[in-house]
Amino acid sequence: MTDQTFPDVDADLDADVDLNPETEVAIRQHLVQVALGRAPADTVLRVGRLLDTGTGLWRDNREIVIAGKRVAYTGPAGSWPGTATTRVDLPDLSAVPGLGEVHKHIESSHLTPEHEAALVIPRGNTWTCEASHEFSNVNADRTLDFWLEARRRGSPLKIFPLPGSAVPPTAYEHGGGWLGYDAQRDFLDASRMVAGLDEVMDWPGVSDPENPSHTRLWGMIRATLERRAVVEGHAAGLTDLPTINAFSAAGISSDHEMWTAEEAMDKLAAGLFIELRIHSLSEMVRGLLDLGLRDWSRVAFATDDRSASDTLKTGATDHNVRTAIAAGLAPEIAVQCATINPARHMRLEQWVGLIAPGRYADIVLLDDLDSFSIHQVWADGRHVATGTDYLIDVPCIDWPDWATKTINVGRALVPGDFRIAAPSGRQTVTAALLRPFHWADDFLTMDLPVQDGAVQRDADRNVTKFAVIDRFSGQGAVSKMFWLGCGPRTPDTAIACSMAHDKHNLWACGSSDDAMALAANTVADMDGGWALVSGGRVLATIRWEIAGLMSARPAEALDRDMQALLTAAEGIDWLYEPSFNPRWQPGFPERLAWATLTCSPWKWCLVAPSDHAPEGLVNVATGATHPVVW
Ligand code: HPA
Ligand SMILES: [Mn+2]
Repeated sequence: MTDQTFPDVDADLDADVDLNPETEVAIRQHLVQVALGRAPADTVLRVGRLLDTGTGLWRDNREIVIAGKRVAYTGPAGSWPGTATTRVDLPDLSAVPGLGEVHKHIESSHLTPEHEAALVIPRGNTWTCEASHEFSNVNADRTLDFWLEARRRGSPLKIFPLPGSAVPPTAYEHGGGWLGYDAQRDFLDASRMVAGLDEVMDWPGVSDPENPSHTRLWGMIRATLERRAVVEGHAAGLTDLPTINAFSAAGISSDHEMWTAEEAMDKLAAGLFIELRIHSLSEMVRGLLDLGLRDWSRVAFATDDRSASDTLKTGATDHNVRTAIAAGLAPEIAVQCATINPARHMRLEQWVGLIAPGRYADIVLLDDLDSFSIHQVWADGRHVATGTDYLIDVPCIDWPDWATKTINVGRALVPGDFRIAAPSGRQTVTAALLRPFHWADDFLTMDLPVQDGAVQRDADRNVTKFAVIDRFSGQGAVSKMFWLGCGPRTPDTAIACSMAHDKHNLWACGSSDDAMALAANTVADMDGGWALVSGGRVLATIRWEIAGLMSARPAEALDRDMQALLTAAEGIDWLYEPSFNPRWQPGFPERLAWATLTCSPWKWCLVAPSDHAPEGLVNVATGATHPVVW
């Protein structure tokens, strides 16, 4: 071989965190020389077999040649003509690509990105499309700074941010982030890690030109389509064919909210990419198989939301794959649904989704396929996990105030903030009531007693009080009303939390105004999280100091606090009534943090006070408002 000089590779091959063109070209020029055997590789990894996700076929006795963080070559063992620093032989293991999340809110792990990596990479998840409306609703301007920082410090989890379309979730929610055309254009131009636009959920806003969110939403869609990026969707309750077709015609490319296989088939036929979530995954897989789905390339699995505690218990993306295999999906197809299918959909297949040249050397090594048992994981070309042990250091990030000081109630709350006054001279009033996941066109009503001019709860009829506290403006505004079937029956007890999907104000629910004030103040004083109080005492807290949604600590430490809260909650008598959502269960109302959603198919909601809705009760589909008592 002649002594040739190679094209200058003058970029820092490790500076690929933004996939910027200079670095990307330099990396690929280098990979060309390695693949041809003209430049040395770092590692040659030999495996018993490798799943080619492009064909769905296993290739026996393969070698994977790694240079830097990328794959330079794959082929039969011994076929690469070059030399390498290190050789690793794993003849008993099966290699599949690093698993990807097409739609996940990492915020719902309640871990910051560097600790999320330590939790999910050992479970096979090496890349994640981050659906960022949660963090963006708290601090929109810092969306990319937050999601890319850990990678910039060497974390091997590739996070592809999708800034939130639901920022704000509806035109009737204020404070915190606000995103429109300019912001989305700037995000997409700032980093090639930005894959598109997070789930478009406000269908009334998209489809009704009179809706106050119409211009903002179409501005974000336009900025995304102009740059050939991906518009993700959320089409809960949109099941009739005209609406499904209109949803797809809008350029919204996916849905993860299907409830039946028939609905999924209709949405596939309308050109939507379908993303199956764990709580219905088994039935959906069986249903789609029964309906004869032959091409699964437009199907992926979406975690959407999974707490660190649940991930420690059941698994991460590997749990999704395992569940699909157990439901009868061929293991190879199940792996494709968590690798190349989402990668293609998100236009990322040049970097992830398959073990092939140019892509990141993210490799999951299985010791058993049917149970999807992971022996070890490689990411960015390094062996980073064995079993569930994460082998590399977690970057220590000293998150600045823009991430840690996001609870701005502006004052200490007092019991009077939660008092609901009756019109003068009344012994009873009619009250509007909601209950968790109340998707009906009308709110409920009930006559409630008045005492000392204040409308009273009625535990005997499962009626408690629920409040949303503005945590962004510093005005300390509080909206409150009566809810049915949730919260503590135990006297003088309350629960409060700074995760209130999707606007993430502060919510509190309790059997006394004193307890609600104590719980809400406790959450505000610790920069966010959960507080359970009773009899004037704080029984348990979980601190989420980052955006009031996450914590910068290991999953195991966070889980210990979660278990302590659940244990304390066992000592409380909780109200319960079945709701519109089959996932609403008796006991500690953890899912109350989801009951403040305002996306489709919600109608009447309680939001923080605004000029439009001073008491906070608003129909987010029509903009109608109503007093909470009359
Ligand atoms: N996850 C997170 N945010 C959401 C969801 C969800 O499932 N639905 C509406 N907003
Ligand atoms: Mn979602």
